[in-house]
Amino acid sequence: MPKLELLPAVDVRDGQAVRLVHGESGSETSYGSPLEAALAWQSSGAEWLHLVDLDAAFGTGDNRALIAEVAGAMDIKVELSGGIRDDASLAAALATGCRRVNLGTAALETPEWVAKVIAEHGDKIAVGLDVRGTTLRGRGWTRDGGDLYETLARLDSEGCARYVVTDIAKDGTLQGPNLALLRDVCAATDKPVVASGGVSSLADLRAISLLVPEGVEGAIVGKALYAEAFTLEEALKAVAA
Ligand SMILES: O=C(O)c1ccccc1NCC(=O)[C@H](O)[C@H](O)COP(=O)(O)O
Repeated sequence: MPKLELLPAVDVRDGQAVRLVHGESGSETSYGSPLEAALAWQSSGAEWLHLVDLDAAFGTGDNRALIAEVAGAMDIKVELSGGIRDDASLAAALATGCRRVNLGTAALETPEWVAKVIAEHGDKIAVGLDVRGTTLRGRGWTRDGGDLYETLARLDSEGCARYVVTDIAKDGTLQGPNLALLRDVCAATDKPVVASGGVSSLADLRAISLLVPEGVEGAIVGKALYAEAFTLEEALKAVAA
């Protein structure tokens, strides 16, 4: 059985690595330099970095130069998220050398454009399915954007390669992942799913690992690492077993 991939998160707001609660603007706790955080995860053995430009996601500016600097400094694979909604922002994201980008709002608001870039870029494009209940949220998770399963069926039919699934109610809360949601999404698609939001313990990671046969490929871990609930080395060991 393939092992669960772990993606430590670096979310950037106003030049700082931060954690939010429920993805809400204004709920930030700051953790200093994004580059230092990313290099720390890399030297701890990460194979992936989940890098988010929160200002671009919220429409409060962007951290494009810093994001490019961080992505450029990585020897590991980078998944880039936040505010990638048109040709210019997609080109800037891909120019960082990231392995893939994560589209959110665009999949809800400009589906034709998303279908076009999926056709052009294949598995360099993932779509973030960020939900409250089964309602998708866009614009930095601030606006409703349709039904999860209708959108998933549409994206599947367009050849979307992968989904990053976040239960917003869990994100940044250390309350554990929404395993039922992950199972339901895996049952609705043959494409790999990356779990995001709420991981609080090594037991949570082991529970997500049990969903690998159902289609979960990876797990994004943010707050738990910054809060030192466990180390990345411990997490990598836990999912390798
Ligand atoms: O990814 C986005 O585009 C985004 C937009 C608006 C608010 C938050 C956003 N992402 C947050 C993350 O991807 C978190 O890093 C991730 O869900 C980790 O959550 P946790 O382990 O609960 O800290």
